[in-house]
Amino acid sequence: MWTTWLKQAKPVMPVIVIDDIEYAVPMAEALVAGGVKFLEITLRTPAALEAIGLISQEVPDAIIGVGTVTTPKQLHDALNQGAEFAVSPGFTPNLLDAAKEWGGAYLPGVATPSEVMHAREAGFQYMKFFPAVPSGGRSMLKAIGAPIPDVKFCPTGGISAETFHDFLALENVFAVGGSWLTPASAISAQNWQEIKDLASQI
Ligand SMILES: O=C(O)C(=O)C[C@H](O)[C@H](O)COP(=O)(O)O
Repeated sequence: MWTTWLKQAKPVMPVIVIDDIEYAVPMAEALVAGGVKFLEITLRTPAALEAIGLISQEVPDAIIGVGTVTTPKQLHDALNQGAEFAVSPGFTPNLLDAAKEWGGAYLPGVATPSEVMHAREAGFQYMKFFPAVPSGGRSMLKAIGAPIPDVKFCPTGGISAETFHDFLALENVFAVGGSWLTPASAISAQNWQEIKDLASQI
């Protein structure tokens, strides 16, 4: 799935917090207009599930995903709203089972070699490396890539407009994630042009 999507989308996953449902569609349209199609809506706010549903109906070019998935129920609720991919900050055996049963694009969160091996053993080859910078950043990813070259990561956590290129340059990085593309100040000011411009710079 990721390979197909990456042919048509910039390898960047904005991590989005929606406080006001009114902002969901214009913000998604701004990102997509800037060429950023992966949208990870975090389940951190009450509006998140409704936002996933709205964007999946009204912004057809978006590849809509759900983030902050910590339970199987959250995964199922988001899939019912139309989420096409799902991301977790970590993983549990129950979550891995639920994601496998679904069979779609799921990124378990990992930060250590043992977690990578555990998730790979469960059948996952694409993972979120979180929290990327506090967990060792690029040097940690390079170190993991030596003994485990077949796993690809989306590092997230502490990545910025200044550093994302350096992460993307690593062989075992397929995309990068972060909140820098959707600053809270731009969203609350409804400054969609700023968000489109940030996305266009990728
Ligand atoms: O909510 C989730 O599911 C998370 O796992 C955490 C987010 O991915 C990071 O908090 C983003 O990090 P920043 O780009 O440093 O803001």
